[in-house]
Amino acid sequence: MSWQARIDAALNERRENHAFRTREPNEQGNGRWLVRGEQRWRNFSSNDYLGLSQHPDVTRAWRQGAERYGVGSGGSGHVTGYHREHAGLEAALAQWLGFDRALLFISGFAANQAVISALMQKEDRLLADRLSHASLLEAASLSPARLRRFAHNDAGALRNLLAKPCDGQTLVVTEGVFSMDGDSAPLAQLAQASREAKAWLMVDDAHGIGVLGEGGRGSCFASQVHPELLIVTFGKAFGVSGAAVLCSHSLADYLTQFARHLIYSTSMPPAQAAALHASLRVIQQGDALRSRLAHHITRFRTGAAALPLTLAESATAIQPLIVGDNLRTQALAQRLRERGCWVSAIRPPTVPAGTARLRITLTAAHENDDIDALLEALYDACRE
Ligand SMILES: Cc1ncc(COP(=O)(O)O)c(C=O)c1O
Repeated sequence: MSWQARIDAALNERRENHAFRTREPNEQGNGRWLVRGEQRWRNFSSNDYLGLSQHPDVTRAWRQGAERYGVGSGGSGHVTGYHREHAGLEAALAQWLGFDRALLFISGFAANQAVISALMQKEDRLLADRLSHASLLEAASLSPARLRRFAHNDAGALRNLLAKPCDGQTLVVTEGVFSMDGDSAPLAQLAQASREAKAWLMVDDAHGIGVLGEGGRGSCFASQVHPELLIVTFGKAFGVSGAAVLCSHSLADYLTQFARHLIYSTSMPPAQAAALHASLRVIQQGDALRSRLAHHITRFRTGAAALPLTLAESATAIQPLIVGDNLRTQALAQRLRERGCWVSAIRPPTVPAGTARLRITLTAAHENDDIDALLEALYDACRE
């Protein structure tokens, strides 16, 4: 098959499955409102859970950082791109989360790829929750190690896999809060099973950091679990972008030698690190924002209980409504837009076949009115 025929076949398959993706530019897409041209919608698709992307302390820190240091880092951290703003943020994150060290990456995707590819060897195995994020599963399948996926949030299934012999080392991988389901991993049980089998545990807490646990320290802190590797990302509750890997001194030294996404990539701008440090301070003092979010979650779940859709078992800002069929999910999302609410239709392959859903995200930037308007729009859209 020629290149063109191969590409055309893949595109046609997506179209036939009603899973063809497109992107539309916005004027504003992170906050309470999604603005596009003359139109605006109440935004229930943003991961900016605490509304920090527009917090004055954070935007000011970025602006002042850009004025002081310029807008780019100038290179990889291994050359001249490691600034005292990066070092200061790494130290603050490590202290806050109780790890020896933190290493900054330009994205969560890069951090997950880097860690897995630097650590895993041919004789090793990776045991990952079946619903782990694409960045984890892709890194795992690209690595020379054997990948086995265990049933979602099932510590018993993990134990069964751990009981099987392995010549090398085992890395257990899970998310703290699952990005498409909003449910939390049974971290204490997964950590115990891993410890007993002398496996290491890696937790990607992209959706838990900043929102869960005392002071927003995330899922692991809330479960009193200290994994060997904790990945936190900054595109969600931090309201910015980037990521950090939290680990021991020796593992940080190892990743500094072997994590290719760190070595061969331009580091984040120092101004961004300054903005992230400001965001961290807001998160540390952010109990009022977290309670506001918790209040919205309760209001939404109470109101949505009688909808003719399956409300996922989630206590977090991610509140999916499982629809099943791709076309129906898209039609519902469209009807919600016609009623002023922007909700994403998530379809396979992002989620398992037959579980297309409306992925609703609630944030501290919402008002009570927004939640009520969403509920009204959902009841209307389901009746149509
Ligand atoms: C669980 C999880 N891990 C990693 C990522 C990737 O992080 P980033 O957006 O910083 O690349 C995401 C989503 O963006 C995610 O949901």
